[in-house]
Amino acid sequence: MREIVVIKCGGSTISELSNEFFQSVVNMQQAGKRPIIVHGGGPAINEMLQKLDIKSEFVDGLRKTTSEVLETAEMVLCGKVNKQVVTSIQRAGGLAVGLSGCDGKLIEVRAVNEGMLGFVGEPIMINTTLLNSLMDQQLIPVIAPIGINESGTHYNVNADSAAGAVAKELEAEQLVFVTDVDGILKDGKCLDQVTATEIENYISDGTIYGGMIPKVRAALSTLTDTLQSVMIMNGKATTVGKDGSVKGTVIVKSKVKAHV
Ligand SMILES: Nc1ncnc2c1ncn2[C@@H]1O[C@H](COP(=O)(O)OP(=O)(O)O)[C@@H](O)[C@H]1O
Ligand SMILES: CC(=O)N[C@@H](CCC(=O)OP(=O)(O)O)C(=O)O
Repeated sequence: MREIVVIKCGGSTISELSNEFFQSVVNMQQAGKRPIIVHGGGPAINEMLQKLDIKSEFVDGLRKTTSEVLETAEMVLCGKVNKQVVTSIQRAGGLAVGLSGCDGKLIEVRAVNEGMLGFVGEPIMINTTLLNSLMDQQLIPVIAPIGINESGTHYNVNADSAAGAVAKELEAEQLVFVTDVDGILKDGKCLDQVTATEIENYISDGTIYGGMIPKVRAALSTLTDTLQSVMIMNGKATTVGKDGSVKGTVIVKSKVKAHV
């Protein structure tokens, strides 16, 4: 079984990702791995909501989603951002297929808390058969985080939690969050490695806040025997190397002892 690498590209950095970055994803595939991209698009959604004069707010990194906000988010994520990412991969010589979580019921969701957040969903099932069949054909899936429930209603899904669910259900060997900071910062310094306990403390004391919360929560819920660490890295400076040698913060269940 070839190694599956799930790469989450944050909306914070998507427009600044270099050709080199997309080239490294294509190289990774040519080297025998199976890359999948899950993308966000928070800033692009904000921009469009502003143009349309629609208000929205966030609760712990999740956007309250009315039907108007959902319609805008779906249009931006699936229509604009998804196709930008597909195009970038194809310019780098790969073949990409753009999908939302509604296509082929790729991401089945349930409402997180309809009363408080509206149409915000959390993934409960991933159509791994569909993803595997695309990857079997040397295609790189590019997933927009809009989900569907069992009765066919669409939901806005945080892209970090969508990426975490895809990585977990596919038993991926790597999950990488590409964002606009070097990793988890504490007192201005990037931490090399953090554990589950440290993360809970950093959320409580406010070191980790806002958009970093869904990322670390998704990372923690994804850690398994197959996927033993999750990486958060900056999309501006680095590329995802074939050998996985990139700088950032590594999230682990508990401290890994250094080899002597
Ligand atoms: N401890 C932390 N270290 C780094 N970034 C943090 C931390 N806590 C909160 N953040 C915020 O999280 C942001 C990244 O999340 P987000 O804006 O949702 O990006 P993305 O679009 O890549 O998912 C950073 O730009 C920063 O403002
Ligand atoms: C429910 C929820 O918050 N959905 C997100 C989906 C996009 C996203 O997650 O984008 P980033 O990766 O850029 O943050 C939103 O509406 O902004």
